[in-house]
Amino acid sequence: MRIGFGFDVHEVAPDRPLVLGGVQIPAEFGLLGHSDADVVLHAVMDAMLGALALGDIGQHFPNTDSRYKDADSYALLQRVWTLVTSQGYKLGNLDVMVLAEAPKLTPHVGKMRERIASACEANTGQISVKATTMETLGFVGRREGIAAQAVVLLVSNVV
Ligand SMILES: Nc1ccn([C@@H]2O[C@H](COP(=O)(O)O)[C@@H](O)[C@H]2O)c(=O)n1
Ligand SMILES: C[C@@]1(CO)OP(=O)(O)OP(=O)(O)OC[C@H]1O
Repeated sequence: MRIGFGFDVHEVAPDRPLVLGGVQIPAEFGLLGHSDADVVLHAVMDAMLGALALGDIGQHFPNTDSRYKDADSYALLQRVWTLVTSQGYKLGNLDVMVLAEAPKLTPHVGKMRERIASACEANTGQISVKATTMETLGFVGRREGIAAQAVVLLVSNVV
């Protein structure tokens, strides 16, 4: 078994879509990034890469590479998952915490879990997505950014 941890932050910006966990969320703002800035999937990918000591997403998908301009992070997660399975691992479980003052994310959590489960050949019972505000404190509390943390357990296919 291998455990991994991921963390990411993106700045809030008007006139950008808000994509979290592979789901487009209705909101009056989105997140700035070279890619679609899906902070949830970025934390998830870093947790998976970390679990197998395979570097981080910036090494796999550099933000200086025009191929990743406005990239769909869900497609990047599919590529990371291919890498994980090629190393002989499957998902044990994944737990994500999203730090966002707004919008209310609970109504969208089910869809995020389904999307992530689908990318990782898992069922939704293996995927947890939770949200918290920062009670108006700090950059998240001031609605300047959204952050996400993820922890993943990968299980070897070899018995
Ligand atoms: N963006 C968010 C943040 C929180 N929630 C839900 O509200 C609950 C209370 O949040 P606190 O920060 O006051 O602890 C939290 O447990 C989530 O269920 C949310 O949906 N979207
Ligand atoms: C996936 C990438 C690709 O540019 O997305 P970005 O939007 O730049 O996001 P960040 O989390 O700063 O770095 C990861 C990058 O590899």
